[in-house]
Amino acid sequence: MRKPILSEPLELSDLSIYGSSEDSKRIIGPISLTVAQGEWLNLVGVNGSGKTTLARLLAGLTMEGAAGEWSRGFAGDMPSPYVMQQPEAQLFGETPREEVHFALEWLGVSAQEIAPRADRILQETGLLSLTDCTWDQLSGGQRQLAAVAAAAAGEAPLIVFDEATSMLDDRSSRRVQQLARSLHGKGTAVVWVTQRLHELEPSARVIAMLGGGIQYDGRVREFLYGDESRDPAAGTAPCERCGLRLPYLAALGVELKRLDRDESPSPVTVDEWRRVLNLL
Ligand SMILES: Nc1ncnc2c1ncn2[C@@H]1O[C@H](COP(=O)(O)OP(=O)(O)OP(=O)(O)O)[C@@H](O)[C@H]1O
Repeated sequence: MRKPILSEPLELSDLSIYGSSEDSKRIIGPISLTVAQGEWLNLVGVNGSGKTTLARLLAGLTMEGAAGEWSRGFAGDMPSPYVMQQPEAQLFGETPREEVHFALEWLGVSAQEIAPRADRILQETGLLSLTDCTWDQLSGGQRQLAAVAAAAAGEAPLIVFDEATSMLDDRSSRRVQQLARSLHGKGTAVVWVTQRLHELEPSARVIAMLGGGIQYDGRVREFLYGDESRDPAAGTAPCERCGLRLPYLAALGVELKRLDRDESPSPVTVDEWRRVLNLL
């Protein structure tokens, strides 16, 4: 692999991943895509569509069975932090403090820097008062926040969240998403894997996987509502073609269009929804 050049995108070119079984079945691919420095990428798809395989590839964790070309660009040669569905699967320490300390030690941060850096990240994640609690004293959401804190501690240029909220209640889910947004606001590229379309970052790009390939790569509005310059009766929206159900709000947007209650582009952002709801 080439030496990373900081502003270069992460690039996959005709990349496929083959399984290790005797028939060497192709799991995903061939896939070509680029992720820019600081980008937020929503990655969606039904069960078994290949999201996790692609997400692990983007994180630099899966290269076994890979054929094709890739360059990690701004993300560098080190694997990127990867937050999984179940925090228990990725926690090494006994407490949030230990977890973040381990992450920083592993990255080679000097001993005198570790404690202040760990305290800062634990403060940001809201875990400072729980920092010495053992996992059995914490909720699933708090354990997931500890996993996010450890992932964020190294200030990596890219973090992958693989269905990181799917086991959490709404409050914890929102907290994890807020933390991801805050990291993104500081320049970290985020790959946000989800099957919950209400979690899509509305102004970001979305890639939808189906059968191991990219079925859609574009903006959220077109993904949910289809190409609005065409006759709405022309066909289903890309998200439905990928086997995913429209989230409640988008279904409401479709209904408002059908009733001619809204002339402007179908709403996806908070401000657009405010405008539409004020019109009703
Ligand atoms: N190492 C492997 N060898 C063979 N098949 C695999 C391997 N890893 C994954 N698969 C298969 O490849 C397909 C894609 O799996 P992947 O986990 O990437 O999908 P996913 O969209 O993340 O699904 P889920 O949402 O259920 O986690 C699945 O059918 C899976 O069973």
